[in-house]
Amino acid sequence: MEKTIVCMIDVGEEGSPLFAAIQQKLGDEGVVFVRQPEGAGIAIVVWADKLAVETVMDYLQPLVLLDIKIVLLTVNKLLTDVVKWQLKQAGVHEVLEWNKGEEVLLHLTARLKRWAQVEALLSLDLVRNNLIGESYTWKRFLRKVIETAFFTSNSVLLIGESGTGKEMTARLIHELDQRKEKGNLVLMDCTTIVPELSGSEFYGHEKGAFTNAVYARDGAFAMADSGTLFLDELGELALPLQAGLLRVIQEGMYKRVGSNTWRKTNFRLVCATNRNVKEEIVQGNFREDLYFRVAASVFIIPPLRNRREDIPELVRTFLRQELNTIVAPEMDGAIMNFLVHRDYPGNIRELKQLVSQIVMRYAGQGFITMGDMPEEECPSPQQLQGFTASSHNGLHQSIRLAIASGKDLSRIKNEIAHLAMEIALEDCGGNLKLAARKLNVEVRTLQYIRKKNSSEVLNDP
Ligand SMILES: Nc1ncnc2c1ncn2[C@@H]1O[C@H](COP(=O)(O)OP(=O)(O)OP(=O)(O)O)[C@@H](O)[C@H]1O
Repeated sequence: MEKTIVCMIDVGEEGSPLFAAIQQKLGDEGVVFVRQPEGAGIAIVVWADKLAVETVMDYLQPLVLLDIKIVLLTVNKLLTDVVKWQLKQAGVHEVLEWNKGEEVLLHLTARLKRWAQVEALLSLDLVRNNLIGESYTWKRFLRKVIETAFFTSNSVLLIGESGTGKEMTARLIHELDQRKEKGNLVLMDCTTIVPELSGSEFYGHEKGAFTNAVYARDGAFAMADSGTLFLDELGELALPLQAGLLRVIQEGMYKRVGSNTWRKTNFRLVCATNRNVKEEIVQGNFREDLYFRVAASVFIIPPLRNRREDIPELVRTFLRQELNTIVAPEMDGAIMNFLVHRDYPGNIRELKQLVSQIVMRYAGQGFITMGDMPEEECPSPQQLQGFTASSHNGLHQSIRLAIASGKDLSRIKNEIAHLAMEIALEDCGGNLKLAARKLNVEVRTLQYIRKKNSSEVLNDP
């Protein structure tokens, strides 16, 4: 079972009896403690009785910036409803009153376990190798999707622009679905459904039900039974079909075209759209009652422009896929910089196509250079200016966050060095010699880092 790792922080006096009591209880439940919140991703913040809420909020801000999950534990008598909502708005995930009895401990340990499970799922090869991205925005989206897919059988509505990965996300939801004897994933694109054939497509038909119905045939509702039905471009579904779909979802029963026999079906519905469905409801193009059925969980899939920091890894992944190699060839920095800053109206699909065009020109050896770029892919003078201005923004931002969270210069230097080593190792497919050569360091330095990283979480008291 996943180990629950947390960082406990006391915002009151050091070593308060409350802090010690909570730590003792959680320790008994098998929770492991580390010193730095980034190492755990979860901080349990113990709020001493006398501290003002503003002081606590100031204290929490760096943790929020670092995307740390925060549980605030308190016996504070000032904890009014208003304060609880303020804390939630400020980014606190959980506010618990320790003096409310045993229930609180049970609730807290269950919550911690759930988070640990979601983190473990997030690091599965199934997720990491298919839905590439390590950015805050992307992982935040994935965590929500994973939690719904794994722990519920809710219907899901994925809203996002073209090429952002809606179909891939639907596939992941199906893979993570925990139903026993799970059925198939059935994909239907609502833009390609011909009205005259739609009945058969969804419900199936009996032999002789209409001209050309030479054989009886199952439709999507039957094929998705005990599995998942993915309806792509849901916004395009005609109103009569919306009514039919609603009935099947509500009753779990349908009839094949040309049959009087009711058949049962039970599937998880995942829908995707790039339209504003709520607006479509107002316009009378989409049924509100259907919306509430298909949208038990709604997730907005981020466009690529909101997670540009994922572009280098996406590029390397597509290069490896296209070239069928373990390690992607190095790329001229100017090209990668251009790829990171270019516009992608077609999102990841467009990036993938561009990489494919680069690979077509690549002669198969050495760096990817300017010669491999398609001629029409040339940045305008304005774009060039933008590149220079923003090329260090990501690093600036990270360092700002590190300073905000109280790290000193030597710690920041260390972390940047560690990160560079981790990235080099990752880029070289874990090959120590290659990574060491790239960074001009000894192999044993990388070996040390690797060992330290794997034992840090367990040993840090
Ligand atoms: N996170 C990701 N990691 C790797 N590849 C991805 C990711 N997201 C999408 N892709 C790739 O981008 C392409 C488009 O993905 P997908 O078909 O899932 O997008 P979509 O949002 O369903 O598109 P559309 O709106 O056009 O139906 C696919 O080739 C897919 O492999």
